[in-house]
Amino acid sequence: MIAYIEPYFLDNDAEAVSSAVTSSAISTDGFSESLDDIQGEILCGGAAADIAARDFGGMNCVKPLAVVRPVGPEDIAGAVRAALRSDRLTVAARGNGHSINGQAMAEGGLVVDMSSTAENHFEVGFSSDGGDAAFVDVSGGAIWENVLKRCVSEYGLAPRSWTDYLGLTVGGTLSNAGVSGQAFRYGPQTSNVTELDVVTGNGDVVTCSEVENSELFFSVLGGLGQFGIITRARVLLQPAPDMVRWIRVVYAEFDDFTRDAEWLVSQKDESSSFDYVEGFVFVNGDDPVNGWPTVPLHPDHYFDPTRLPQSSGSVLYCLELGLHYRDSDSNSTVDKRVERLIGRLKFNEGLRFEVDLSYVDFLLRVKRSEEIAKEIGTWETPHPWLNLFVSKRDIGEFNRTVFKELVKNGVNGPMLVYPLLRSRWDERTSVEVPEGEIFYIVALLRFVPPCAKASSVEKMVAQNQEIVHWCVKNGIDFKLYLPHYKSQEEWIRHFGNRWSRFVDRKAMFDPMAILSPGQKIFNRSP
Ligand SMILES: Cc1cc2nc3c(=O)[nH]c(=O)nc-3n(C[C@H](O)[C@H](O)[C@H](O)COP(=O)(O)OP(=O)(O)OC[C@H]3O[C@@H](n4cnc5c(N)ncnc54)[C@H](O)[C@@H]3O)c2cc1C
Repeated sequence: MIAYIEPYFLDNDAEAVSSAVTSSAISTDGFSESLDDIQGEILCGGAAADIAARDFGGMNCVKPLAVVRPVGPEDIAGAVRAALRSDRLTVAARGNGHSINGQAMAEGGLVVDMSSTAENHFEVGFSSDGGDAAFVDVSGGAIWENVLKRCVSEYGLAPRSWTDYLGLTVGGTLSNAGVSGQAFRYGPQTSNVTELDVVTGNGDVVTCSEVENSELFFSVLGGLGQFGIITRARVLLQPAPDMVRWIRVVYAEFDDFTRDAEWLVSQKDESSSFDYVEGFVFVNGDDPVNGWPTVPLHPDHYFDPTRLPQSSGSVLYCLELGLHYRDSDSNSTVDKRVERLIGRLKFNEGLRFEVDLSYVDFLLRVKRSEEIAKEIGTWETPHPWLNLFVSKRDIGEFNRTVFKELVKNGVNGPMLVYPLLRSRWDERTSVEVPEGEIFYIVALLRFVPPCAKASSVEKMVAQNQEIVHWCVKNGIDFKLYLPHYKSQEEWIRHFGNRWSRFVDRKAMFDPMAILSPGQKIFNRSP
């Protein structure tokens, strides 16, 4: 054990110590003895803050008591049991810290840095029930990019459902949902796992699935880290295609855009649609960050605004599509498949862009944006992002008020909007989505220039709040995705008639409210 808990007491403020551990640390019933069992590293003070005091959102700074870098589930269970023995200590799993609002933080508590376990599992197998469904067992702390690269290069297989950006952890996205342009077909990532190993808030290490400890399995999926820490996930795989034809087409009218997008995601026969369907809103102007230049896929492409109808409004819409194919498919075969599918879409003639790239490069397409953001300094600045699910019933109203008015000048980053199918989401999980079969994900991914004043970030946060308040006031059927609320009333509204199920699950799997305090749903029981 390398548990340097003592230096913490020397170089941290006394207030944090007294609020979190004093009584338990000096008690005889075992806080320090429990930590003695931990095989991995324990970091305190500045070293702990460096790892866990901030997140991608960059708007919160919360100091933990210590960061535990576990060797495996027993260490995580040890940290949870240590917290149970104290009267105030909490435990937060930290995936890659890509939350926006401090969800993976634990003020004065223990943060479990899941990256130390990232390589603990990687095993491909096939279901034993006579089917040939392939799966991979991966660590909760594994980064999706690494899962992709190993699955494809070693087995020619790949998970079916993704996020746009792959620098996220398996446990982190499964605690939310995990959504991208494949979700209309396969559901979110939470619909594509069949078994989990979980350390519960009771300190138990439990294997769960649809048939074994099923209540825990469904609680944890989309459970915002409230019921257990995922240490292993069994993720369904499919044969990886070699290539993707990546296409963007532009619409001046929202109704045309939604009609086509909904038609594509509703096709029952896979060959009647694309393999990837997303969309975004952009500003009708030449602004390089928010406007026409954000649409072309290649430096040789030119966005010709004369192709837009006179009636075009303040914003335009882009449908983004992907078609998988094999190296062995001839160009003409791929072209024919694309033309057959695209032929019925009502986008603006002349505003179509496409490139071919390898499947892995396609899935890693956001990495280039990350590199650029790092070069210009906007990866490190705050990210006051807003993610919502909005019902099909209300998306037209949302477009008129939010896209065409409130954010008509852009958000200095992508504004995603595309449809998903509720029937691909499992109601037994803890994720909340709107009513009705079709709903839209909306993501306002705001970037802040390095020289911006703090007040401009505050304005963006205020605009997010204005949008949420407008939705509530106008009876919009919506749910926050990657939700963030400050009061329990708001959480109760978020969960609606499933709040009591969420509370019951908490009582079962984390009765002392040890886990993921940064979500601010429950208070730690003394
Ligand atoms: C650039 C970027 C792009 C993104 N793109 C998408 C996208 O396309 N689609 C999408 O769905 N989301 C997207 N997200 C959001 C992403 O899903 C969330 O940030 C998510 O929280 C995963 O990040 P993480 O692995 O760093 O988890 P963290 O932020 O570290 O943790 C998130 C929550 O999960 C808990 N947690 C972490 N690990 C575990 C675990 N092993 N077991 C149980 N609980 C755990 C934490 O305590 C916390 O409450 C994006 C985020 C960023 C920053």
